[in-house]
Amino acid sequence: MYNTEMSITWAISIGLSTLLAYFFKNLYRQRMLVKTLIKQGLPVAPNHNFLFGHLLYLKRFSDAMPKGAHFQYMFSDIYQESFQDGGVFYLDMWPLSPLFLAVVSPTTATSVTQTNSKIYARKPDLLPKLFKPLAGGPNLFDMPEVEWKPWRATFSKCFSNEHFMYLVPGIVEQTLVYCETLRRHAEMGDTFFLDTMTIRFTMDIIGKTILNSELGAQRGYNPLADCMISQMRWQQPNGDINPFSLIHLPRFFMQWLNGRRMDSYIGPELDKRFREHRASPPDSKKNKAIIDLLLQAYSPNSEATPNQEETMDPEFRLFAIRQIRMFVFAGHDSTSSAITYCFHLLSRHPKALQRLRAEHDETYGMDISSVASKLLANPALANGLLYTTAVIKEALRLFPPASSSRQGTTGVEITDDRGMVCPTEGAVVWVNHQAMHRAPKYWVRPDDFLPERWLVSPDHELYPMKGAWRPFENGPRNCIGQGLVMMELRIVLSLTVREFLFEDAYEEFDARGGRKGIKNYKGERAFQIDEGAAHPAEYYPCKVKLNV
Ligand code: HEM
Repeated sequence: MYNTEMSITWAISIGLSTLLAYFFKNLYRQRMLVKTLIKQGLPVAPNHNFLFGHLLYLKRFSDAMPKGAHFQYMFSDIYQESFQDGGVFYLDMWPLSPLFLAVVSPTTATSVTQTNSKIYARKPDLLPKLFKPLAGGPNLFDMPEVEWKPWRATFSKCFSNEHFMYLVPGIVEQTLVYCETLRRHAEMGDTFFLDTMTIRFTMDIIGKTILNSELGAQRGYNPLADCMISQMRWQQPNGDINPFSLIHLPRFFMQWLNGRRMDSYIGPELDKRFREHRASPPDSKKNKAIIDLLLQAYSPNSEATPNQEETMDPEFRLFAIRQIRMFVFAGHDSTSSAITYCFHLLSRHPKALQRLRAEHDETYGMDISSVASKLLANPALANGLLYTTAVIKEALRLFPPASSSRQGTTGVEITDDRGMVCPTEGAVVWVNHQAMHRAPKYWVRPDDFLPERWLVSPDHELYPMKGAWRPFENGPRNCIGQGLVMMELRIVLSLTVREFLFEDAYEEFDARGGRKGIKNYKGERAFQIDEGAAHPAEYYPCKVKLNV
């Protein structure tokens, strides 16, 4: 008995010592790497500490921010405080995350995502872990370059301008449901969470685009929509810089359960469509929903006769489910945030709202109830809305819902605005859209909402600098859905801004015990939080009135 206890104690001691030795070896290696970068005079964030890296330094920034604010703001503040000249800097948060190499300079960002072929398609090694709960496994967003390329080409067919015209009726139909709900809120005069409501709306739109089916998320429960929404709520906020998300049992369980439920929804839908495709191949011109493209790619030259029983290869079936889950996530999440911020900014800028409405009066006529039928008759009508497009671009500049990152590697170096050459090996190279879009070095009046900057001629001081606006990122791995987003937003604004007036209800929310402590980031109460995409804090409590 005594001997057994001794053996267990020894085994635990040896195990712990090995773990500690492993930890300290990696700590030493990581910190020495950063020390070398400092010695070479490279742009490393100040106050680096051998034990804590930059974690103590970061605390100063995070303490000055509202709880839960998106971690991109910390990087933005560090940039503003110390790195405006070069626009690139290293930050060491090990063991919370790998070394970060933050890029704020548009010129450097262009080299990372557009011109350097050794890195432009190389997603970070940590990305699959972050995406696993959402997609269930490897997907277009996080795939290595070789597998990604042919699939990108396949899925691009869903995102051609020609195909968008087939999507317009579905978008209009769902926007009318969204308007009905807004009207009900206007009648009741209640406070509701606009972002939460908008998430269900964009979920319905993406259901059409991806599955070519009605999810009905705006009207009630849908297993796919609700499990995906729950999955995002269960995501560890700021997970990119926090590995402890894995050590949270309820989260682990809920994400596993949601994943199973989503798979159980998509799987049978896929099987049904597969049988339909086998029985009579659909018109490939019109049927370009992601699910159809997957099935067309699966057996384009199959010799099976139409009525022959055939089942899908289980491996391909799983692959297809993962792609669909990823598209459902990527296709609704950022878009809902963009819509909410458009309404937020317009509520704060009555002159811009007035000009927007005037453009819609001119394009659609004064009868607002006829907009839907006009769009259905001529789906391209919204494309001519120049000021509307400028409003959307400006909202995406001020509140970019996403950002972009690549895996640094041996032999790949990037150059900052001062000409400093920075090695990327072992680092996550992170193009921080939020910091770039608000940088005084690249934008005139960066914090002001000025849609007109998108309409002025190149000699005007407001004319945007080339490459400094990248909410969808640029380069071969840019956002595949950006054309759809712009069209969706133009249609949504066309059907709403002349009928409704939004007003945020943060004051009421806070008075009822909502948020304690620091409430604003740089004076903005609707600051961004990390929840999948960057969403407005507390999901934007607001009231809506009819514009009578
Ligand atoms: C306002 C809305 C949106 C924003 C701001 C946004 C932004 C982004 C960004 C920044 C990336 C990363 C690009 C890179 O790393 O180079 C991305 C990738 C991606 N987005 Fe979007 N996105 C939006 C909406 C959509 C929609 C509606 C869809 C699909 C229907 C979509 C599908 C994707 C996919 C599949 C990728 C990965 C592309 C690849 O690696 O080839 N996104 N998006």
